[in-house]
Amino acid sequence: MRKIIIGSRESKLAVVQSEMVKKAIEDSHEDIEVEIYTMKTTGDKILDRTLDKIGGKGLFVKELDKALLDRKTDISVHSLKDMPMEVPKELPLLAFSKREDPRDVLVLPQGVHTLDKTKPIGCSSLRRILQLKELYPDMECKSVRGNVQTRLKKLDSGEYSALILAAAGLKRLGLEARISRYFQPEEMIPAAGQGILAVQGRAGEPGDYLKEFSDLEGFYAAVAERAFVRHLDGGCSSPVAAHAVVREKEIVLRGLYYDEETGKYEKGMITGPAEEGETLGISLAQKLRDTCKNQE
Ligand SMILES: NCc1[nH]cc(CCC(=O)O)c1CC(=O)O
Repeated sequence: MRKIIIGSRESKLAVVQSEMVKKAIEDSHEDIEVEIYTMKTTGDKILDRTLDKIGGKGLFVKELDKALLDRKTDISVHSLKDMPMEVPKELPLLAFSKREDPRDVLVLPQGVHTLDKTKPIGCSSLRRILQLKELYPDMECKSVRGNVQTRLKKLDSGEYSALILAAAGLKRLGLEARISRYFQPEEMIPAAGQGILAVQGRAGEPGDYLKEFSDLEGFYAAVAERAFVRHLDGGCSSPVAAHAVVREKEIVLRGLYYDEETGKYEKGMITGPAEEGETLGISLAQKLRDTCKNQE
């Protein structure tokens, strides 16, 4: 029996996602046994500050990267949207999943059916805050950190009027019933990679056992969305958004670019062959940046 060890964050969502990968591998390979090894990351430990103040996405992957390098694990399973745009070349992304629902959603406190305008909406990412202002111009936003369960607890205790979360996480946790409004990707462009799982491994170990898990459309979308964000250097704190839809051999990529100097932002769209996601992502990034700069 060959054994593969998956490194995972220890939140319930992370474990559920790792179990999905474990199942896909074991269902397609009778001779492989998969074990999940969980750990707390710095991003999970520091909950009193917003992510952009403490160093961004990297904080969720550092400990998992170290376990891979130390050979304590063979692969790491991540939500692609939590992955930095540049991954170390010794630890490449080996596979991308089929995409779960990519939309952001509104969640109300348990038993509540209307939005209480006297309380803020819980939402920490600048990407969501910026786009929410258009949808609910008279609502305040207030930061909320912690894993999905922690955030829902804070919501239900009455601190917030609502939360904005990713549909994907709620659905994977069996909490779909808590969703009260879906935002279409055009009205709230999701984060690059939202809804896609990424499997990271060690260079030189191709992970042939991930073939059945891998999804080509997920891969095309990931490449285009991440090229857009990378080109804008949308590190962790800038509210860039990117969402690609792949149909047949075509890709439709939407993006949002925010200019930190002027506070202006621009949304746009580009279409082209699915294999050219990298080039399309870069073209859209350049176009939106030029439009923003030319308005000055
Ligand atoms: N930022 C945390 C995070 N990372 C991935 C997901 C959801 C699952 C996904 O996008 O695949 C979430 C929760 C959320 O934003 O609501």
